[in-house]
Amino acid sequence: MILQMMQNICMYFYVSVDIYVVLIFLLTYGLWNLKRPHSRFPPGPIGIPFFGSMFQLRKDPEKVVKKWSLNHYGPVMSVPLANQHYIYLNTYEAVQAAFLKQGSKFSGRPNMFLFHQVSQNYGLALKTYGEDFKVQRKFGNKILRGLGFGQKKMEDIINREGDHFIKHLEKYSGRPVNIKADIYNLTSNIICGVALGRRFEYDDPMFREILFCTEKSMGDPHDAWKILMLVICPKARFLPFIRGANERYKQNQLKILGLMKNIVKEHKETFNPNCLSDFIDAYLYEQQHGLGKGNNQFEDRQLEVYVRDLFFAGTETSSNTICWGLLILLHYPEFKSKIEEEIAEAIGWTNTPSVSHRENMPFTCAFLQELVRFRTLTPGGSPHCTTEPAELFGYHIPKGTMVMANIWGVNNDPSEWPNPEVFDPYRHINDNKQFVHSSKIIPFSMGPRVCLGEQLARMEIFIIMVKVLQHFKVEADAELPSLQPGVNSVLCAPQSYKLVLSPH
Ligand code: HEM
Repeated sequence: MILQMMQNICMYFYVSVDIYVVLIFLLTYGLWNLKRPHSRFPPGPIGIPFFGSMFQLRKDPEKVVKKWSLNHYGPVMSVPLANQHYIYLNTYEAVQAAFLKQGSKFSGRPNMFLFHQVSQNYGLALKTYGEDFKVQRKFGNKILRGLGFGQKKMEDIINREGDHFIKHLEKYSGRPVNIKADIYNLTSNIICGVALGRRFEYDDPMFREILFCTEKSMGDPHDAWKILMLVICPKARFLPFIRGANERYKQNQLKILGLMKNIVKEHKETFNPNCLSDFIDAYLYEQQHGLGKGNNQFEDRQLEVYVRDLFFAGTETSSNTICWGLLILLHYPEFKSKIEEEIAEAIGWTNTPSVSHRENMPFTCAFLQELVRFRTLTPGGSPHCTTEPAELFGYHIPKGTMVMANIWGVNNDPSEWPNPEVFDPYRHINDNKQFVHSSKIIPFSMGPRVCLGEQLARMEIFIIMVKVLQHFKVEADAELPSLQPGVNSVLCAPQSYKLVLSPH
């Protein structure tokens, strides 16, 4: 009996010792991860072991970080998240000093398991910064920033799609409708026109499948926080309740890539070097006759992921901006009337809009600039990482550190934009009633990784907003919908709302 008791006590003691050792190890490891990586590392909150400041940032992280930056830590600060320190750049000057003036040091992309498991280092948006990236980016700039198949061609694609869209909307005439899905179809078809050289009927099963997978990968509300966990802490994929979200993300991505592969294959079969009508054609030409000749940088897999990137990056961003634009018009009918006056004078009610009309539409330009300031679509931009050690604002940032541009924080900086929470296009109009372009609003980020589709996005937002106003009186239903953003993991999208479109 006594022997038995002694044995139990020993067992208990040994088990307890094991547990204590494990606990002490975990605590030391957790505290070790919170240790700042360098004595001159930017300041920031300390956080708690294993989680850092994750709990404080679970809602509107960019707003919280901007507040910390204004109240305590200054424009360049650090935030511990899971087991790493992130740098946040909170003012225009800080983003400019890093992304623009030291572009080659601050334009890396972290190797994030979630994305890399499908696309490896192909495509553009997630590609490691280096010579290969620069070659691909240069080609993309040539095509999408106007020099490839020309600004006119892009305008034609947007106008053609815009006409389909307007025709589609006519059927809703006079009754309250939520047109979010229709706008999504529109912007997807614009990217399809530019990248794939084709448009899809809105009910085409292939199109519906691409859209379904894109939408699910970008922001399935059920998986949103799990996806965020996977981005911040890839090892979370081994947790049983997270594994499913990773698998769903992967399957959706593989489906999109499969479709892109088929479309590239079709292009190759009918390729004519004398008639390049879309991004894939231009790429195939480069593969055979240009930069890709004699090297494998322009291989098919690279093209498939590149086109996927365009589709992914260019659909929801533009569609949500247009959704915000129409919602804001409901709230400010006086601004809508001013834009309508400019349409009447500069374009007319039946002529086709062109970006060249912007010159004579200062208020419309001011409205659109205020739109992308007031509702910043990608509040935290895309994660960057340092490719080598860097000095910034007197701080030392080691190689491989995660760096985020707080784009929301820049666009809502009270020292630049007094009362930033107020929507006021007149901020961008000078005493001579001219539009003043501001480089200090950075919805598309800046530097070597600035949004590749910026020109295209600006063109489509302008042309589509004008087209809708040319054809319809845009009015609110009985109740004015909320201007507060809805819930989404990466993008700041409006809550779903209804409006009434009736012909003029
Ligand atoms: C209102 C619409 C849009 C907004 C607000 C937006 C914003 C952004 C932002 C903030 C980034 C991250 C830049 C960085 O890493 O610092 C980005 C990257 C990118 N965007 Fe856009 N974007 C829009 C539309 C588009 C469109 C229409 C396309 C397609 C043609 C596109 C293609 C891309 C690509 C390919 C990248 C990755 C660039 C790289 O890593 O080098 N975007 N965008």
